[in-house]
Amino acid sequence: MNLDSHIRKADVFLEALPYIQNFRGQTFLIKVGGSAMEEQSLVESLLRDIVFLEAVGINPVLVHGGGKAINKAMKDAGLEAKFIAGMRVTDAETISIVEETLARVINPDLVKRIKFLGGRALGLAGTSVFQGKRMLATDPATGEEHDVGFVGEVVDCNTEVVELAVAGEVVPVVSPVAREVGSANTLNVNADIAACALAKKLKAHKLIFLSDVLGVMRDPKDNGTLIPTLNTDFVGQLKREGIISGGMIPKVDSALDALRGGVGKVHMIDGRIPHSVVLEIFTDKGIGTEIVL
Ligand SMILES: Nc1ncnc2c1ncn2[C@@H]1O[C@H](COP(=O)(O)OP(=O)(O)O)[C@@H](O)[C@H]1O
Ligand SMILES: CC(=O)N[C@@H](CCC(=O)OP(=O)(O)O)C(=O)O
Repeated sequence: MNLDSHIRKADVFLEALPYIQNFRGQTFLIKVGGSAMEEQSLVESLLRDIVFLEAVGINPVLVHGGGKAINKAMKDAGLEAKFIAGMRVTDAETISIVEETLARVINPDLVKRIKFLGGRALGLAGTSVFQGKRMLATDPATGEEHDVGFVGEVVDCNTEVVELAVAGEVVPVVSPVAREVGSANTLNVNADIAACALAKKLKAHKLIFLSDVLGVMRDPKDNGTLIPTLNTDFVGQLKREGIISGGMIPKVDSALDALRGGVGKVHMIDGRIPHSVVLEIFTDKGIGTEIVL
């Protein structure tokens, strides 16, 4: 046995102590995008981080996306996926594919895997948590508004079951759909918007978006320079210039909305880096892009 290497391991482990002491009892809303769920070993590393957080007394709440899996299911059904400003154009056929993919494939799979890792988890359909109303998608360059069908924004969240789960040391795993206020319709909600609404309602200490990029980039196509900190004015400028586009638009908008709504901190990190959540939470420097007001 090499005693030195064991002691080094213990040192590394104990570096987390002040963070654990600081964050115990606080809620961390983690949004995992479909683009960070492509590689199974990375999903496992993320879920292991989440089980670890729960085990040390931090309260992780997971909101998942599934855009890529929905694209595939649409393709299998002979439908073409179309997005405007990061929002899926969602007709009646599409919303049933969205619901089916989230409720039957992605959500139960995440719950099962958390349990397999020794954690406890509760899968929740967003329709039992989010109340929504229809929204239009706004083109960031022209300001033009587009009808995108059964797509909603969140007007309120029913957090009773989520809070009961958290109190019982169970990780809530929530899908991004809402019940339309005043009807029985299901609305498709961009998962960043759903995560933001829930983080605000739960007064989360931190909201973390995991995606398939290092953070917000100056030249995303080139995997160019990472922007470590981004504020409201800079977000506006980068959106107008088209540097922030597509799926990054609802992410930055939700990040700012969450901060205005009282969420303590918002970070965008790279789900392709194993254990990125633990690295972000238990190190001083953190990784990815921090959004500030
Ligand atoms: N400035 C930018 N920096 C980083 N990514 C960007 C930027 N502008 C657009 N994107 C795109 O946003 C994508 C992330 O959004 P999205 O595909 O919806 O992911 P998720 O499934 O995680 O929500 C990136 O893969 C990238 O293609
Ligand atoms: C309205 C809208 O766009 N809804 C999203 C919901 C899933 C999602 O947001 O998934 P990601 O986090 O993987 O992008 C969609 O249909 O793709």
